[in-house]
Amino acid sequence: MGRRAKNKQGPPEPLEDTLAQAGRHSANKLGKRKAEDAKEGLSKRPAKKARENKENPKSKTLLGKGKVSEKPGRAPSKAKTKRKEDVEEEEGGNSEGWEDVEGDQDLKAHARSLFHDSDDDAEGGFIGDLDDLEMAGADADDDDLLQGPIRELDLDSDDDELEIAPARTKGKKSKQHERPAKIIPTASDQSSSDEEDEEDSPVTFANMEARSKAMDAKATREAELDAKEMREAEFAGAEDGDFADADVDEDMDGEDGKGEEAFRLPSAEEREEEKKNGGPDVHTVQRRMRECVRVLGNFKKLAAKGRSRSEYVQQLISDIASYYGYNDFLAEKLFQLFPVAEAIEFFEANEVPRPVTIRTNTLRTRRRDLAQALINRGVNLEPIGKWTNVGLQVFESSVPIGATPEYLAGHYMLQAASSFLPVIALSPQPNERVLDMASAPGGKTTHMAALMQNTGVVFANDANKVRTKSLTANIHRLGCKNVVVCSYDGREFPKVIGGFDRVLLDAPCSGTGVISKDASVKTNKSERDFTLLSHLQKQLILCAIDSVAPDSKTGGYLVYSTCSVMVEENEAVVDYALRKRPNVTLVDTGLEFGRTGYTRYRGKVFNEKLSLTRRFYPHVHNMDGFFVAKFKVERRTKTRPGREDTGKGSAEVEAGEQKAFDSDEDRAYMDMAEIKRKRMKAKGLRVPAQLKSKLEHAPTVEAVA
Ligand SMILES: C[S@@+](CC[C@H](N)C(=O)[O-])C[C@H]1O[C@@H](n2cnc3c(N)ncnc32)[C@H](O)[C@@H]1O
Repeated sequence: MGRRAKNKQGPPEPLEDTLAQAGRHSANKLGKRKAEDAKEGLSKRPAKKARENKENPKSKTLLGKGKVSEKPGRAPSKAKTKRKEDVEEEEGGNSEGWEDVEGDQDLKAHARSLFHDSDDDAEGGFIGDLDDLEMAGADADDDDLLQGPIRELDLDSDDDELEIAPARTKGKKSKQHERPAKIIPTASDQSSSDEEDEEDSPVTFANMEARSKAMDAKATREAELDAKEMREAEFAGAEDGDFADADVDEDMDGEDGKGEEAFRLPSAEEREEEKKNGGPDVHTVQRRMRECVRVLGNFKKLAAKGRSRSEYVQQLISDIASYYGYNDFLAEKLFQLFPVAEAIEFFEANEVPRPVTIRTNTLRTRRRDLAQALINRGVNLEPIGKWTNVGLQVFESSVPIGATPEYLAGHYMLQAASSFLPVIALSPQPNERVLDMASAPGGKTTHMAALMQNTGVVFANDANKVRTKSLTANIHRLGCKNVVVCSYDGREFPKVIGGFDRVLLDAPCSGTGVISKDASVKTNKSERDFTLLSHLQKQLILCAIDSVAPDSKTGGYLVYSTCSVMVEENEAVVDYALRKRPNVTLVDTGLEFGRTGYTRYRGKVFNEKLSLTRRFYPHVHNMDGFFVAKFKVERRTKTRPGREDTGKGSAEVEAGEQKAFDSDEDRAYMDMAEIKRKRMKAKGLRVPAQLKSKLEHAPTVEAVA
């Protein structure tokens, strides 16, 4: 089903409606795909899988009709733990990606287990610290946030750059030897009848580009095929509803269902009892999830008499939380973002590592030269896709990709594909003055420096001084000569310095887009974290806007990005900025793919221009969850006296007049004294007694990226 959901984001609906919508999808088909995943050990291009599934209708899966056996549970978490240990962190960056090279068995076990039954009890969920948070007046509601400034945030965050020395691979089979999915199939301009034959031939430098295009084209065709199948299936379902009935019969009567009792949703009491007894076994959870998805897909017809939709939803969320190891709060929050069956795809995608990608540093080399050099060292790679001319996706390597001579010489950056996107959107030009407001460890800074061909100046700022060390190291390694590193709280801009042609705010965030890299997010985020982060992001975005020179001859742009999929950290922040700064407008990001941002979400209505923002998802684009918005900043103008900010997006303003900002509301976000107090504390300076009481109640939030 995930493929069907691709490119098809409707406005999110209330949960009930969402579930009704899911009814149009076939749960068992989703399951079949999973079975194939499991069989193959690693994700392949999704569109291809759809075909394989068709050819192998007997696949056995959790969400499909399927007897499940083999190793169950959460092998994924095991695999991840092992990988984390295996890789070495370099220059303060995060370990990621090349951990795949080892632990082949773990990953295969994980893939097998995703939708297969087992009697092996699951490994426990991830353990993470719940931050001790306190913020006077903090509430999920936007307006309540304005009651007071955020007190204190732990500014440490993980990186989306993959600054690692990959696992030693010699003599070991890479987990990636089963070629992972290409990133975002976007091209549709190439078609070759013999491409199937060519697919098995080795990738060489000579055929690399052509192969990549052919794969993109093929994936697009397959996605179209899937979409067609989906439409047909929906049509068939709408016609007589037999689709779902057939599943029921097969489930209960077919060979897969032999010996299984008919499914019955437990009552609230039974669930309580189950919890008391240590929770259900994995087999039960798997089966229940499969059944709940199926019933919610055609509720009217399949629901047991007297049972409500919300009972099924609650059961499903609770099972998702236990099966994938999330806390209930986050499981529900993420679940709400998607139609039911697609939500499962999202959770599944978080269990699989994203492709390893590198960015060519054009200050030192050209992509073709780099590719050739790495191919000569036994690295199997391809260009990422049409949308970037500097990215390479690494499929397999017999050498550690974070320690090759080319790496050490700064010819490339190990960098997640998603983190190319904000820089592409910002598009800094030679000779400009650019601010990277939250820049460590510098993946995007160094990318910008390269696009500017080492001219002009990039101010690379990060509030976390420790992290600026890895930033500086990367700047040196990659030969960037136009970068100034500084360490201020972003909220001190533009007082520190302003008037930039372009500003990038790659904001500290919850990291809900990078759960496959950092599983601790599954359990260490609470409602309050999102409130606090959203609050900080709102403060930062106003400062970022005010740091842009509206009169810039070449620019006047701000890009806001996060590696979070949460609406509070994305659309809500952008909408807030539009309301508070009527001199800014959203413009097209220039990115060729990505789903459009929400203009409505669970009762909230955002500025309709939010449709210009872009969302990226692991299960759709095979890259980290990411959000990108681009603003054009104009000169400030003033509303006529008496004209009110409507609160519905940018207020109407009259050219030539100075806009009076809503200073009361801004004050809460822009309390510089408070920011200074926090800085003093962070630097270990003595805070005057009268300020202490405030700080003692300061909350902390762990922000990752
Ligand atoms: C998403 S990461 C940045 C990744 C970086 N842009 C890159 O591409 O390598 C977010 C960064 O924001 C920093 N940060 C957190 N709070 C900040 C603040 N108030 N002002 C400036 N930087 C902050 C964190 O230290 C972290 O390095």
